[in-house]
Amino acid sequence: MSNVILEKVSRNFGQFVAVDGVDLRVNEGEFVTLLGPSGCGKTTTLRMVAGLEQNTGGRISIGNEIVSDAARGIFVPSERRRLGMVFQSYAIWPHMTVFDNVAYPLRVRRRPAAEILDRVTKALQLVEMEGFAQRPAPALSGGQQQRVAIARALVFEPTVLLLDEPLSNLDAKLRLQMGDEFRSIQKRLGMTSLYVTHDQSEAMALSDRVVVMDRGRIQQIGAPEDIYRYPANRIVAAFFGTPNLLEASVESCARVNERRFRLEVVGRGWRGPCEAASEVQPGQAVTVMARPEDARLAPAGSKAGADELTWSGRIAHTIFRGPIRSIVVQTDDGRLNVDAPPFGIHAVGDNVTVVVPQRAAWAVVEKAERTQ
Ligand SMILES: Nc1ncnc2c1ncn2[C@@H]1O[C@H](COP(=O)(O)OP(=O)(O)OP(=O)(O)O)[C@@H](O)[C@H]1O
Repeated sequence: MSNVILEKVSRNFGQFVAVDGVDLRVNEGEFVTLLGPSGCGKTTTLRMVAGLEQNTGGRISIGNEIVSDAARGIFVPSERRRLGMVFQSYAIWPHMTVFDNVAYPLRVRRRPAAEILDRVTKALQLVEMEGFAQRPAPALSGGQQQRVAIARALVFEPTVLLLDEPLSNLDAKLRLQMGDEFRSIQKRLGMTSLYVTHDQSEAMALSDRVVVMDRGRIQQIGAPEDIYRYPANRIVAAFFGTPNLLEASVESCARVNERRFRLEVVGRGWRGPCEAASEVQPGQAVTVMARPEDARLAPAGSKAGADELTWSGRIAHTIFRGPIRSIVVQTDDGRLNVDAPPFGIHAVGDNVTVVVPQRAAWAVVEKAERTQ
């Protein structure tokens, strides 16, 4: 097993910069996900690690070997990088059995029959498909076919596994199940994995760390919980879920501990405390993020506690979503989304107070900045 290191990696297509100076280190055994909107450069980044695309700037190392260095003209071809790859179209050959599908890369390389039998059996055991070895590939469910594709990627015992939207052809339920299964295989084998998806919940559920990309650049790298709770900028905040994003101006700023600052901010028709990652000067513009699940409704006219933000408003509409009811409250500063219990007491037209605790209100500096 190995690590993967990208240093100032770029890829231009003519004048267009698809990937712009990406610095990333995937540690041995780590599961790292590249996440971002369509066209942000995730796949191009993965393909450069795979050796299917050549970087026009920077350097890529796998293990301790430099596999591509634009400045020095080094480029190790894909087949010599000892990578396993699983792609969106998992390309199971329909005219072959499960065994023959997994054996194919070994047969092409003319490995001895005994070795093929041994390796294929082990790979199928890893994905719990050994009982299906003689089954024709088309007689498998989508999830089973995906497991065969993973077994085929593992048959060479790759140092690193690269996956590009491998679950996107599956239905929602199977996606969840396969994601969990895949994560447990990855953990059991301690495989260094670089995964690409545009699905935020998949990224959060699977990854040790998530890399949020936008327009070819890394916006933030961190554990899923940190990225969700403490986004580095507005782009990252807006990418996860449907947060309330409120513009405000800073009145004061005090350090809470080595990682947090407490701000007093003022917005349009509201004021109060929130937290931030860095010191912000009085008068500076910030965006305050408050997630719907951190907001609650209190009776109209409720006073704010010392560590709370409040907004007065009227319920504009509600949407029943099963486990929660989404409530949209019209305030002087626009509409706020609140997640309420599904069978609560609130109705359209009620006057209410929206309450968000200080620790759940997170301020980012207004201008979207690059943090890594
Ligand atoms: N061969 C190419 N020639 C020109 N432009 C390209 C080429 N390959 C990719 N691009 C452009 O580079 C940008 C990044 O593409 P990439 O496939 O990496 O995005 P992505 O984040 O993986 O998107 P998606 O989720 O839609 O697959 C896009 O604007 C794309 O159009």
